[in-house]
Amino acid sequence: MDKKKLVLIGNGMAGIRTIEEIIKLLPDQFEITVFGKEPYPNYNRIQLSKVLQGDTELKDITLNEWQWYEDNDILLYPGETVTKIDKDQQVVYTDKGKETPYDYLIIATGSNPFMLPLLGADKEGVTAFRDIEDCEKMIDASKNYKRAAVIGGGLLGLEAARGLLNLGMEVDVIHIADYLMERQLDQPAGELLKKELESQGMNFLLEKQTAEITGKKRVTGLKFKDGGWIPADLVVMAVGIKPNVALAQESGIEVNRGIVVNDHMETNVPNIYSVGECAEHDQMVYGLVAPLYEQGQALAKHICGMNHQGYKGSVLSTQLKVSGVDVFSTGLINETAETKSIKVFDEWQNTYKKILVQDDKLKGAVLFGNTKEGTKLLSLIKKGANVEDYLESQSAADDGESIVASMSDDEIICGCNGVSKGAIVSAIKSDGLTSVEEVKGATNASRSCGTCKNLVSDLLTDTLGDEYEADTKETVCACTDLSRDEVIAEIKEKGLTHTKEVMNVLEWKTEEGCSKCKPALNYYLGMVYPKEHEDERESRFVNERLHANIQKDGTYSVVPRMYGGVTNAKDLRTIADVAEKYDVGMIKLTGGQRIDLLGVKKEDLPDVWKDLGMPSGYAYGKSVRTVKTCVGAEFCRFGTQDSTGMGIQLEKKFEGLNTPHKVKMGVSACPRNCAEGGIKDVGIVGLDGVWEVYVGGNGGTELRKAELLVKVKSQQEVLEYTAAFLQYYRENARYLERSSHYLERVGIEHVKEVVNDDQLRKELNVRMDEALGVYKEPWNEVLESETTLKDLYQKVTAK
Ligand SMILES: Cc1cc2nc3c(=O)[nH]c(=O)nc-3n(C[C@H](O)[C@H](O)[C@H](O)COP(=O)(O)OP(=O)(O)OC[C@H]3O[C@@H](n4cnc5c(N)ncnc54)[C@H](O)[C@@H]3O)c2cc1C
Ligand SMILES: NC(=O)c1ccc[n+]([C@@H]2O[C@H](COP(=O)([O-])OP(=O)(O)OC[C@H]3O[C@@H](n4cnc5c(N)ncnc54)[C@H](O)[C@@H]3O)[C@@H](O)[C@H]2O)c1
Ligand code: SF4
Ligand code: FES
Repeated sequence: MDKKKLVLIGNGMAGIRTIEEIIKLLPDQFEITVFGKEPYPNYNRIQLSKVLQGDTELKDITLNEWQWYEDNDILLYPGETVTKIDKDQQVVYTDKGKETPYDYLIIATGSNPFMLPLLGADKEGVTAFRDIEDCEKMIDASKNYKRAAVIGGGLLGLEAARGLLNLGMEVDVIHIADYLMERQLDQPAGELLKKELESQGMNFLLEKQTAEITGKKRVTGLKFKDGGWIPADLVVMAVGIKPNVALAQESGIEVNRGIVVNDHMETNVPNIYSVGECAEHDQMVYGLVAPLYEQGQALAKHICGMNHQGYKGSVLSTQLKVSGVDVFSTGLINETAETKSIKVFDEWQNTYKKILVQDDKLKGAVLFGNTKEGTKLLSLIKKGANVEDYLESQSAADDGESIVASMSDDEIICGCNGVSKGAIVSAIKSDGLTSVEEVKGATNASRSCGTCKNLVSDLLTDTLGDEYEADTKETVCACTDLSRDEVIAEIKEKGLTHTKEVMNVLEWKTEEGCSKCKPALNYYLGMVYPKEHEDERESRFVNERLHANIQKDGTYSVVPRMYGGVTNAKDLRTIADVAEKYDVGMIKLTGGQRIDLLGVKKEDLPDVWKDLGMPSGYAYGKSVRTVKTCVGAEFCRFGTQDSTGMGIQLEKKFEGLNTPHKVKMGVSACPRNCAEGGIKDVGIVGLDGVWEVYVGGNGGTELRKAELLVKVKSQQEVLEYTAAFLQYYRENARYLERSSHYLERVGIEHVKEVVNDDQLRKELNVRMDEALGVYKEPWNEVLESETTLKDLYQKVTAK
């Protein structure tokens, strides 16, 4: 029997998944030809975000290798575009002059990114984020340019912004709505997300509409409708997508927003089908793979002549792929007159959960901070479960039962690929699978966005028990399989002294490292070899590179050192003169009792420092910041000790000390604790004849009360114990681990044991003195270097 000719236009995720399903159902029944505009085999578009973020490489995102096409007798024409469909003759034509007849034609041309028709949108440096070329363009730009602007605060824009930060760029995200991801989240979740991403270094301009892209040949910035302007060397447009329907429309196929199809993915023209982002089913056009794969499955069954009810539409769920951010939504996201909601906002843990219920049925959910329940909720909503089913599954989880254990066999573990718990468990048992990779190969679970990997891992544990050893080691970042401790041990053993050397010798997976490992390695090297290691400015975060804090509008803030929060008339006069001379936007007193000059232009920074003539207050660094003091015994009637003098001594001693994360201190002269030592990394409280030293407090998003380390008698001992604690923290915490998190992990008793041991305390003090011995005042250092002034601040000499 002659094989039927099956032609696929579009070598992308939806089209090729359909072919895979067809081959599974009826191998060798079709003569398959695939045309793909892009010159690659089918690749995982979803993982482009991970490539940009440095978590994976382009070579690792191929879904179907060239060999797969050969093995399945598929004729692939990569880099070839179909330009015309003759629906009467059943022939397609390409831009390379090829004519190919078909019995069945599948159009899976996907989408085009929506490019805002702005003046200047054709300039060099303006790009979308859709394919490998766009990804490469951004990576190249990051090597030569510093400032990126991403237009669009949706899933794509935020994933792009995270990637550009990882590539060392400063990133502004310009968003039209009043909160992020407004199409996928409700306002509280959108606002929590903004806070979290800001803490990762992203800068947001909300409710902003871009009017023009400025520059001559290459982009120099963005002008807004409200008259504002920001500088940018790279502009990424991520404002949504448009189904790619031109070919179908020109060939006389019915098109609305997408190519109109019925439940069997048939267009209005016989033998022509459409799947993927270009197809419109029941007035819906989808932009996520899970529904597209469901469409592919339905179409495959139809083409193979299997009995099937067809495609009936999908319940969507989304998850942002940015490390350190857990956010999930599915179904309805905003309340209506008919819905009731279950809401939990845990300010302590910074988690938020909202579940929407209508007529007792679960209709939607938004999760922030902890998304473990996401898959379960999606599954229940898809099933049309009622709220009691959900509450029951919750109490099972509260009883310690793992989420996967409480799921029924038909519940979906991998939303992207529609793989159920039952299918995975049966594959684990029948094929003897023992790793997430093997489950992926056998079932497709975790093959797309990868967010279900943890659930697959939990299922392996649940099914295999002790036979399955999950890889729980926390690596420095995705560039290496080594943990922090292993890297430090290697640095010591092999005498490594430069980040590049560490990456080379320890076989880093990326040539340049990423924004996670570069500053971490620079810190570890400085901690291990304080004298020998030369600080690598290029490995530091932008604020530390520039010795000032970047603000929302691209200006900087300057905080001069003011030991113990004490100043004098002369310094205040100087500060006032500088503020006037450089037109400082705002003068603000900080929570740490310092004066903050906000709104300084980058190019003015060196002149501002020179005119101030004061040391840097280090308000931007992963280092000892401020020591807040109360007025103490000299003036306060409750005061028992000289808290101000103690604070000044502490600040002078530890000034500029590099630490895993910022370190704040407070010294009070009685238990009323006006300097708030209870929420500082180091808090000192003076009592009659005694000083109490508290450690590990935090007053930020994760409020934590400091714990008592020791009671001592003299100021000298306060300095000695504080030094021992800080040095131990420096040597043992992970980079970017606050002292509060560190203590949470190791426990106060362990740290007490160490610093109360006379010998160990002495040794820690010796190493601390070594580290303090290399301190150089950074503002002066910059002023003395013509090259730094020129490279970083575009200044030839300070006035
Ligand atoms: C950076 C990024 C991250 C994403 N992350 C996620 C995620 O986490 N989860 C999720 O569910 N979705 C995600 N998506 C969306 C997901 O990638 C898409 O929904 C999916 O790729 C669409 O598949 P498709 O086959 O319809 O289109 P595509 O994958 O775009 O494939 C269409 C192909 O057809 C080709 N083509 C077009 N016209 C012609 C023609 N005339 N002749 C020949 N070839 C043609 C195109 O060049 C393209 O290669 C992400 C998208 C991007 C860009
Ligand atoms: N993790 C994921 O699931 C993931 C990741 C990336 C992309 N995607 C998919 O890729 C597609 C494209 O993503 P997207 O984020 O571009 O689409 P989107 O529609 O989800 O978001 C676009 C955002 O841009 C904003 N916007 C629109 N016009 C604007 C303007 N003029 N200025 C500033 N902001 C503007 C919108 O308010 C919206 O929030 C979507 O289908 C998305 O689902 C998914
Ligand atoms: S902490 Fe005590 S001593 Fe210090 S200012 Fe407050 S009340 Fe006075
Ligand atoms: S949920 Fe995306 S790969 Fe499984």
